[in-house]
Amino acid sequence: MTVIRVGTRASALALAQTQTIVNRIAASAGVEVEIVRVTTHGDTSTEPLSSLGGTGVFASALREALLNDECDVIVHSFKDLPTAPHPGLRIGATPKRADARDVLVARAGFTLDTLPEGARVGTGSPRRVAQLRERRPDLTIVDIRGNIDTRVGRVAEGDLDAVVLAAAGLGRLGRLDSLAPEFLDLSGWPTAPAQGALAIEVRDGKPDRLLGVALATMNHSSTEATTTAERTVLARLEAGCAAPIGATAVVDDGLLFLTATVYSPDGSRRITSSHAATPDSHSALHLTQAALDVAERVSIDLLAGGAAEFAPLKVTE
Ligand SMILES: NCc1[nH]cc(CCC(=O)O)c1CC(=O)O
Repeated sequence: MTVIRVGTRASALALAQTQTIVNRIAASAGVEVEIVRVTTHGDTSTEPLSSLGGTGVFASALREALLNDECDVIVHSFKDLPTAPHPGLRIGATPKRADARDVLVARAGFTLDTLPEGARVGTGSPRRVAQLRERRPDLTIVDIRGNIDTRVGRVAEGDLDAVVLAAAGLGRLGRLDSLAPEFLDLSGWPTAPAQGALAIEVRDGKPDRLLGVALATMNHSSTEATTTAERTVLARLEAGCAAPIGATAVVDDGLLFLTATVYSPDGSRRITSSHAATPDSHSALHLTQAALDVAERVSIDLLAGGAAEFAPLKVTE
């Protein structure tokens, strides 16, 4: 029996998403799966996200465990993963993405449009702050941290009127049905690059044969292409995961379509660019090439339109 050790953060969300991956690996013939819990600074700190050193606060402890051979694969929320490749590691698989949308969880069935004037809305994400300010300049935005239960709890307790969260996170915790939130359409409310997707990271080099088979089976080529397109814009703009950027790529009927928006922090300015490419075929290689092409064209537009002048794009890692 080959034992595959899966490293994960210990939060409820991380454990839920790791479990879906564990189940898929365990379905492969001849392998046994073990879960290795790793505690990260991002989990234990209550400081604002921006003061923790930008991107990678969640990823680095996991990566250390992988490099130290304490586990064989690690599972990341893809949107929390810095775009710079990590020496000695590579992304071994990108499974099929869940819902990429944000949702508004509000008290008393309010929606973004019907929230009372001056209502208190919680988020810790600069992108969501900019989007909220653009759409509803009258709202009082409250900087919040903490896991999904904590954030939703602040609405239930009456401390906040609403919070904005990723649909995928609530979905993985089985909370979408009971909360019945408002889904914010991607066309008007683009979300973080790779939101809703997971990335399976492995050590560089040839994996164990059975691990290789499991990774290949799990990979979803459209998700690989769309997340590559979205994250390439982030990399090209030298932006971190906390930058006010929304990006949405889809593969539809053989066409790869990417749109990205950069916001000023106060929501008063924005620039959007969209491009599409037709991959020569459905092969993963052509899809990836198309993803890089559209990302390049979108990035050039955004920079030419002055995105770097009105948005804080250089976030150090
Ligand atoms: N920023 C934290 C984070 N990282 C990943 C998710 C869950 C959604 C996903 O996997 O994309 C969340 C919660 C949220 O943004 O509400």
